[in-house]
Amino acid sequence: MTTPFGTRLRRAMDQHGPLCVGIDPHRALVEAWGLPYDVSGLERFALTCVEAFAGRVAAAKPQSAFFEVFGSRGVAVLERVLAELHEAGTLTILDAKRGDIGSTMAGYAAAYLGSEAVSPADALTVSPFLGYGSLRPAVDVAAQNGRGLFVLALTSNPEGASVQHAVAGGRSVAASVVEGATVDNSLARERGELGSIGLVIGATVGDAVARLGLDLVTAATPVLAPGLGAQGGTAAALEEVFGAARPQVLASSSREVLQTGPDATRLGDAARRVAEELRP
Ligand SMILES: O=c1ccn([C@@H]2O[C@H](COP(=O)(O)O)[C@@H](O)[C@H]2O)c(=O)[nH]1
Repeated sequence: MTTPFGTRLRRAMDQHGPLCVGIDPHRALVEAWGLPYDVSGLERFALTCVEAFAGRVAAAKPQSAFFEVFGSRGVAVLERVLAELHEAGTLTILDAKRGDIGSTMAGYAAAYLGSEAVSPADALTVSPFLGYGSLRPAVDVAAQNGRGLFVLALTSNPEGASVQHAVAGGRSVAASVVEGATVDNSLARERGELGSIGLVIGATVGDAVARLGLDLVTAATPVLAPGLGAQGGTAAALEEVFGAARPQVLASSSREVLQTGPDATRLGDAARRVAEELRP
C-alpha cells in the first residue's frame, strides 16, 4: 500500500526541517541571475533550483504560473522539475490553486494526482471557494494514490480576509474549510498521524487563527504557511500565528531563498539555513 502523503510529509519535515522552498521564476529573479527571460533561462533557473534543493529540503513548491507564462514549453520544464525532484526523493507541492465544480475538479485531480498523471505532484494547492464539497474528487484521488492537497483557508495576502473571515451560517468561511479538512483527516488522526488534506494559512495572518477559533491540532492537518521573507513573515511570527499547531506547519519561502542564487551551492546552503532556523 502507498504511504499516505501526510505520513511522508511528517518524515520529511523531521529529517530536513519544516521548510518548503518555492520555485518561482519571476522575471526579475531570472534576470538577476544573469539569465535571459525566455524558455532557456526558465529551464536553467528551474534546474539550478532542483540541483540546489533536491535531497536537502522537506519539499519544493513550483509555482505553476511562472512556467505557464511560456506556454507548452514552459509546462514541459515544469514537468521535468517535478519528475527530477521526485526522482531525488524530495516532496513536490504544485502551487496551481485549482478549483472548479466537482466534475471538472475530477479532471484536475486526474491531471496532477491521478495514477496515470503525466506529471504528478505529491500534493496540489486547491481553492475551496466553490464550496469545500466541490473538492471531493481531488480528496478521493489523492487518498487513492498516497498524495495530498493543500486547501486555501487563510491566505497570506491582505485581500483574503474579506472573503475568508466572512461569516455564513454562524461560522467564518475559513472555519468551514478547516472543518472539511478535519473530517477528511479523521482516519489519520485516529492513527495519531498527520493527515493528507492540508491547509494553506499564511505566516502573515497575525492572530486570525486564534480569533476565528480554528482548532488545527484537532484537525490533524498539515499547514502550508507561505509569506516568509518577502511578504514579511518571520520564524518568530510562526509561533504567534500557530501556537500549539506549530509542529504541523511547513513554512514556505520563495523569493527570500531564490535571491541568493544563481550559485546552486549558495542557494542550497541558504535553504538549509532557513530550514534549521524554522525547527520548532
Ligand atoms: O496564501 C498564499 C498562497 C500561496 N502563495 C504562494 O507562495 C509563494 C510566495 O512567494 P514569496 O516569494 O515567498 O512571497 C508564491 O508562489 C505565492 O503564489 C502565497 O504567497 N500566499
